Amino acid sequence: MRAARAACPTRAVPPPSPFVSRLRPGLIVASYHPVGGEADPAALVAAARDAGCAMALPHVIDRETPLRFLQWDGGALSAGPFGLSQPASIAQEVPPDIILTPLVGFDRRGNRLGQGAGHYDRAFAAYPAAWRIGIALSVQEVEALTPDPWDVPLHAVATEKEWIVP
Ligand SMILES: Nc1nc2c(c(=O)[nH]1)N(C=O)[C@@H](CNc1ccc(C(=O)N[C@@H](CCC(=O)O)C(=O)O)cc1)CN2
Ligand SMILES: Nc1ncnc2c1ncn2[C@@H]1O[C@H](COP(=O)(O)OP(=O)(O)OP(=O)(O)O)[C@@H](O)[C@H]1O
Repeated sequence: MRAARAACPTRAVPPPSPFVSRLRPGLIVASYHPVGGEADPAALVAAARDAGCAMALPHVIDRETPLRFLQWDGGALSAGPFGLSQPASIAQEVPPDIILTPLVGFDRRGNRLGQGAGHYDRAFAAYPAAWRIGIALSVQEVEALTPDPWDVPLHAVATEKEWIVP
């Protein structure tokens, strides 16, 4: 799935109208800085900023430690583990209302295959009221993923082609 993603010439995902219509000033939207051919959420970030939302990015230390969402004003990022770029660890931790979620694979039922460290499943459990939006390239769709007991499904998936609601 990582190879299929990296081979795809498209990267940008346009902001879907159901996403834009949900944005309100002061909402906290967690995004991510794409790596390794991941779908690029930049246009959704721009829409959220235009709507007056505050942005956050994930910060990780290692596979075991839960990720934290740290405030991000759009400024420079620091090098993190796994080749990630993330806010400095001293940035303020904020509770997200919307989580734009990277993924390796997804299905139409909202199941998500991630990097295998459980960072997002643990974050979804910590913020159960947040709106969980997968950001993907259409080549990342698979017929069906078999969820594990701890897997928390996505509310929707945005790709370069469509908005998928289970
Ligand atoms: N852009 C982005 N940021 C993100 C994630 C993500 O998937 N994408 N995460 C999602 O949870 C968290 C970081 N979690 C990660 C957990 C494990 C590995 C990892 O084990 N990578 C492997 C293989 C990398 C590769 O082959 O490309 C490694 O480094 O060995 C990477 C990220 C938070 N930030
Ligand atoms: N809510 C949770 N509390 C504690 N451990 C969890 C929780 N959710 C997942 N895990 C652990 O995380 C591990 C990896 O989960 P999984 O393979 O589903 O990760 P993933 O969703 O693919 O990865 P990621 O979210 O990092 O991109 C599992 O072994 C599981 O025990």
